[in-house]
Amino acid sequence: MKIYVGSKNPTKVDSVKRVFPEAEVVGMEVESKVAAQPFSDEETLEGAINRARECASHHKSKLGIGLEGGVMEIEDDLYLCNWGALVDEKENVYSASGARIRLPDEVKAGLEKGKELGDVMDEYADKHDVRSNEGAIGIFTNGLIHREDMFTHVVQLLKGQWEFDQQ
Ligand SMILES: O=P(O)(O)OP(=O)(O)OP(=O)(O)OC[C@H]1O[C@@H](n2cnc3c(O)ncnc32)[C@H](O)[C@@H]1O
Ligand SMILES: [Mg+2]
Repeated sequence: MKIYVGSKNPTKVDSVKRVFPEAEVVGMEVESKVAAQPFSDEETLEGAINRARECASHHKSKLGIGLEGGVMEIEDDLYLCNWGALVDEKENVYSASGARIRLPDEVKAGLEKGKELGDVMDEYADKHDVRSNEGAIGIFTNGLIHREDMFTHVVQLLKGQWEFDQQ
């Protein structure tokens, strides 16, 4: 089985490999067709679905998976939010979201200036390419939950829903 994932970010591609160990998993650059930094659940989910649709329509793809990171507001607080979508060869769309944590005010201020979370996190943690490694969730959980673990849970939710419908 061949699965295309709409990203080359290793945290995303490797999470799909973990959940579908028997599949041939290929990461490809696709357009999310939303802002580089989504600012709501709706926009983040839309980005995930757009990525999954493009992957599913790719030649010889059985499943397309899109994973999108963003932030969303609850009252005055900003939360990390992540969404995933799986599109199969019949064009069925499955979706699921990931764990969310509140972001500190300093990070919120950086995002409100129009910066991307990945760049804000590199500055905040004084590290390079946090987005492709532990992620914001890894930094703020003291390394307990890495970005790949969080996406693994999302992909398990997608796979389980899709398998349920295959019975
Ligand atoms: O190559 P792609 O697949 O686009 O991977 P990405 O790291 O840019 O990830 P997203 O587009 O899904 O995320 C949207 C923005 O939020 C950032 N982001 C989301 N979650 C993050 C996290 O846990 N840690 C660091 N940056 C994160 C990311 O770097 C982008 O600026
Ligand atoms: Mg991106």
